[in-house]
Amino acid sequence: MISESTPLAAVEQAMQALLDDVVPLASESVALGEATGRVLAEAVEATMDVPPFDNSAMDGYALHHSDAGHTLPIIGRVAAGDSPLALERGTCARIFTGGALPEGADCVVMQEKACVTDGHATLPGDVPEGDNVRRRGRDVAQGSQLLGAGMRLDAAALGHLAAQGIDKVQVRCKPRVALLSTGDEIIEPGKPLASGQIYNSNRPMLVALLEGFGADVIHIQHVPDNAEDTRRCLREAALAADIVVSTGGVSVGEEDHVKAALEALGELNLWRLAIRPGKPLALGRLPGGDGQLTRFVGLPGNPVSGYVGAWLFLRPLLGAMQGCTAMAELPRLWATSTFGTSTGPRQHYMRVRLDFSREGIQAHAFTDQNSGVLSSCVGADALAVVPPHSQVAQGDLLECLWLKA
Ligand SMILES: Nc1nc2c(c(=O)[nH]1)N[C@H]1C(S)=C(S)[C@@H](COP(=O)(O)OP(=O)(O)OC[C@H]3O[C@@H](n4cnc5c(N)ncnc54)[C@H](O)[C@@H]3O)O[C@H]1N2
Ligand code: MOO
Repeated sequence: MISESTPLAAVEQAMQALLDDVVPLASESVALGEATGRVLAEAVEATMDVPPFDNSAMDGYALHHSDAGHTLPIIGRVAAGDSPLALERGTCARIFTGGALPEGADCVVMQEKACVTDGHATLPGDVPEGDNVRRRGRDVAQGSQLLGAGMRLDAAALGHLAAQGIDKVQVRCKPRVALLSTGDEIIEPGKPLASGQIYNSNRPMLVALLEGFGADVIHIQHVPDNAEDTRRCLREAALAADIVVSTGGVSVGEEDHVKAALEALGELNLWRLAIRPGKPLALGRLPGGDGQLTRFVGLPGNPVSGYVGAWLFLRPLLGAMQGCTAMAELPRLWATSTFGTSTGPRQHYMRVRLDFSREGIQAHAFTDQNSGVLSSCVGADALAVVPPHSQVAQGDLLECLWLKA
C-alpha cells in the first residue's frame, strides 16, 4: 500500500513501473503521405539501386575520358527522362543534369568548361574517369537495409522510401490516449471566468505534446472534483484507450480523488516522486475494454509539472508502445551554468534556454522556477538536471535534457 509515509520514489523506479510489460502495439499500413512521425514496424529492404542508372551530375557533355582534350562531334542530346543512347569513341553527347549517361561514355564535362562551335565541343584535357557522374547504386544498393524497424519517419526517411517507389509503409498503430482534466476551478478557454476559476492551460499543451510524441488523443474530458465522478470518468476513459492521462487531483488534499479512484478501479504502481516539479505523479493501470489493462499516468495539476512530466514519462511510454527506442530517453548535452542553485531531497528539472557558441553551450535558467509558472517553459530548450542535495555554482557543468529533438 503506497501512502503519504512511503518514501518518495526515484525517477528510475518510476521508469521501471512505467515501462514494465509494455509491448509495441499492432501495426497498420499507411500511405507515405500520412506517415510523417509514424514508427516503422519492420525494417525496409531496398528493392532497387538508387540512382537506378549512371547519370550526369551537371549540364554539359558526356564523353569517354580518353577523348578529353580533343574537339569532338556532338552526336546526340540526353535530357533527364530520355532513354540512354550509345556513344562511339571520338564523339560526345550534349547531356543535362539527371540525364542517363550514354553507353560508351564515362565522364561529363560541365558546359562552362567546353567551347562549342558548329556542332563540335572542344573539351579540356585530363578529365578523370567518373567525373561528374552519379553512379548507379551510389546512394542505395539493391538488397541493403534501407531503414530499420523502430525508426520514426522524418522528412529525409520519407524521401528515402519514395526514392524506392514505395507508397505505403507498415507502421505501429498510434497509441490511443484519453486525456482528463480534473478540477472544479478549471474552465475551457473561450468561456467567461468566475472568481476563483482559471483557464485550462494543461489541455492544449498536453494534446500538442502527446500528438508530437505520436499519440492519437481520442477522448478529452473534464472531471469534477468528487470521488464518484472521478471513478466514472477514469473507468469510461480506460475502455477505448491504450493510456489514460489525467492532470490534477493527485496530491494529498481531500479534493484530490485520482489516487483513490485508481486504487478502487485498478492498481496504483507508484505515487509521489523525489522530483521537482511533479512530485505527486501517480502511475498505475485501469481495466480496459478488452480485458487488457490500460496504462494510467496521473500528472500533477500545476502546468509546469504536467509539461515536465510529459517529457520525462509520457514520451518514453509512447515511444515504447510504438517500438521506438530513440524515444526512451531525451538526448543529453552538457552546458555551463550561468546561475547558482541548490536542491533539497528532490531532483530538480530546471527549464533553461541554451546559447550555443564557439566557446561551448551556456545554460540560462528562467528566473521563476515555481511549478505554477508556465512562462518558464515557453522558449525553454532543455531541462537542466540538478540531482538531490547538490549545489550548482555559476560556471559548473550541468547535464541538460534536450527538448527540441
Ligand atoms: N499538503 C500538501 N499539499 C501539496 C503537496 C504536498 O505534498 N502536500 N504537493 C504539492 C505539489 S508539489 C503539487 S505539484 C500539487 C499538485 O497537486 P494536484 O496534482 O492534486 O493538482 P491540483 O491540486 O488539482 O492542482 C494544482 C494546481 O494546478 C492548477 N491546475 C490544475 N489543473 C489545471 C489545468 N488543467 N490547467 C491549469 N492549471 C491547473 C490548480 O488550479 C492548482 O493551482 O499539490 C501541491 N500540494
Ligand atoms: O512537485 Mo510540484 O510540481 O513542485 O509543484
